[in-house]
Amino acid sequence: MRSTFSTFVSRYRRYYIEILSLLGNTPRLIHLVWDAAPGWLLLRIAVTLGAALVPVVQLYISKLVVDQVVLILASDAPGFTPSLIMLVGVGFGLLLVQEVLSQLNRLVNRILNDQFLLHANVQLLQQAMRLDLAHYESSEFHDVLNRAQQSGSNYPVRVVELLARILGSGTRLAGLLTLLLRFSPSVMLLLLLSVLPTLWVGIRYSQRRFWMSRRQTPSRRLADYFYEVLTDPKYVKEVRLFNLGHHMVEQYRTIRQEFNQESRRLAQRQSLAQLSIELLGGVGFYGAYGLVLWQTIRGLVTLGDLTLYAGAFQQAQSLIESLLVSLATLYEYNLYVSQYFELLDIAPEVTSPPQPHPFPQPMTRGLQLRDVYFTYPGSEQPTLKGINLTVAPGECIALVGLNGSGKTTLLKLFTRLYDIDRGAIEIDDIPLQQFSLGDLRSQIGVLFQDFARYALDVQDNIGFGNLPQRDDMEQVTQAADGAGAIPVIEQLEEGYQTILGKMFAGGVDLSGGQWQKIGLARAFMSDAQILILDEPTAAVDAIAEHDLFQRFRHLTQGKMTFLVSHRFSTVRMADRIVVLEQGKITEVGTHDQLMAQPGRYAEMFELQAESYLGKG
Ligand SMILES: Nc1ncnc2c1ncn2[C@@H]1O[C@H](COP(=O)(O)OP(=O)(O)OP(=O)(O)O)[C@@H](O)[C@H]1O
Repeated sequence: MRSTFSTFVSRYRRYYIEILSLLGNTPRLIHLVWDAAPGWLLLRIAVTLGAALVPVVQLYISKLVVDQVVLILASDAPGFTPSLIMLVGVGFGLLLVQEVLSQLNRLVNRILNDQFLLHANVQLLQQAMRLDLAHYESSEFHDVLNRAQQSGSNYPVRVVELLARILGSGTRLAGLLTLLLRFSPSVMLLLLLSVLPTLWVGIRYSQRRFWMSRRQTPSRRLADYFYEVLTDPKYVKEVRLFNLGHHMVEQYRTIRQEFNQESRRLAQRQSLAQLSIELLGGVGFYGAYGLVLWQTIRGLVTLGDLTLYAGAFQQAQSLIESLLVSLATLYEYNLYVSQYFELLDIAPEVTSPPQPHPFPQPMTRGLQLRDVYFTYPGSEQPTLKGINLTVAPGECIALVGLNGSGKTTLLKLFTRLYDIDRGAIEIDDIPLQQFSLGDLRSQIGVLFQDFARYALDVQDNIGFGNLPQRDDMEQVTQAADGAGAIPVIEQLEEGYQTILGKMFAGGVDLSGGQWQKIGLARAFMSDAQILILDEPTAAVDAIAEHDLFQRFRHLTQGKMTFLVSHRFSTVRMADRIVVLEQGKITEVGTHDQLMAQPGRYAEMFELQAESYLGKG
């Protein structure tokens, strides 16, 4: 018995704490609304309070009217009295005020919601921007992001609307209860008790719905993924050629059908529970009503009072009920809003120091890597193991190695897309972590293997490499020229203003090699001291590669350049070649030095040369 009791207590204590902690998001949310539109928030509160009090005053006026009519009927010469006319006039005035307030409420609500939604979404985007690359590579983070996107897009606004409704109903209820208190506190208690179960059922089912939706996140993301594959132009060709459409639609349908069934079962159970408590509420209301009727018949209250109390009971009962439903819904929405804050609360690990060191202009000693170790989050084994390397300013280094040997990973560390586990990466003897991220990254021009293809115009696609200079057409053209992209741009009807990709109206798609030239131009756009080119010529034709090769020295002059390539014709352009094998540097030297020794480089070079020449 004792243990049953303590289980009961601990269970409900848990709910109580949960409710409190989740309603705890409400002040934070109000703070967010205040940040978004303080003036509109204040106006919304004022209008809500005004609109809530008018019906209470109206009810009281109708009581006065009835009492006046009873008096007039009892008089010798029944007719309109000035006080009756005045009361009717006030009633009419209140009606007008109510109309104005209700329209104003709608207007202010819309404006406040729009402003707040924008603010909440911008907060979410800014947070998404601050987070580390590592976050984007974890599926747990994508679950959080997906839930935050779903919750963040409308739940914060819904909570604010609900709070306004609760404020309005609460104020109106307080007014009505003040009127009712004059009658009988025990009737009020009866009223309250009859509606309390509504809150209990509401909260119970809110919780169930929320946990159901949260549990469904991974499957929902999978269903969304099938949806995306079936509708995204990137996949259209393969989906048709491999005949994947039917299979994927079925997968999508199965997942969503399971969701629907779960949701239906829950809704059925809630309806049954709701029906029972509605009946209980009805009993409470008619009990209170009967009590007032009995008192009126006994002459204890006036006919006006009967009108007042009957109206006040009815209004109070439905208000309490809707207030409790609103509270339960507030709890549910708060659960969703907590998912929005869950994303906002993730702290990035790769951050700028509080007092950053200015980046050396120009670098004098260059880049040093000392015994660098790096392990990808979630991996057991380090990808880079004890890397030591010194690179002088203006030097061009080619990184070569088999697939997966760690070349791209090393480049990601220079830009602090990840932080190292052990060792140090320094520029002029200053650790990378001591520069501000913005300063460091503005000093590095990059072209990654999987470079972005923005569905925007050519000017943006190149200018994004140096945003402040985006409108400097001379610099944009120079960068395009460096990358050999001028002929590509000249054949486009709108030149630099041509939208690339097929996502927007008038967009023109480019070939893989043409896109790569645009990406390369973006890397050349920056006046950074370090240039990182990961497979810059993988997709370009032999003539374009040769052309780039001719101008490469000039283009990278004075810049510390890192070049990753599997094409040895490109690799040869470097001052020094670094060979990586399974996360370790195994050879370093010029092309001639490495060819003179029987190592991995000479082996790979000869294999490629033989295959070109058709030997072997
Ligand atoms: N985001 C990641 N999370 C976990 N492991 C990763 C991640 N990216 C790469 N790896 C692993 O790190 C190793 C090195 O990858 P990296 O991309 O640096 O190789 P690479 O030398 O550039 O290869 P390639 O020549 O194919 O481009 C690989 O084993 C790869 O599986």
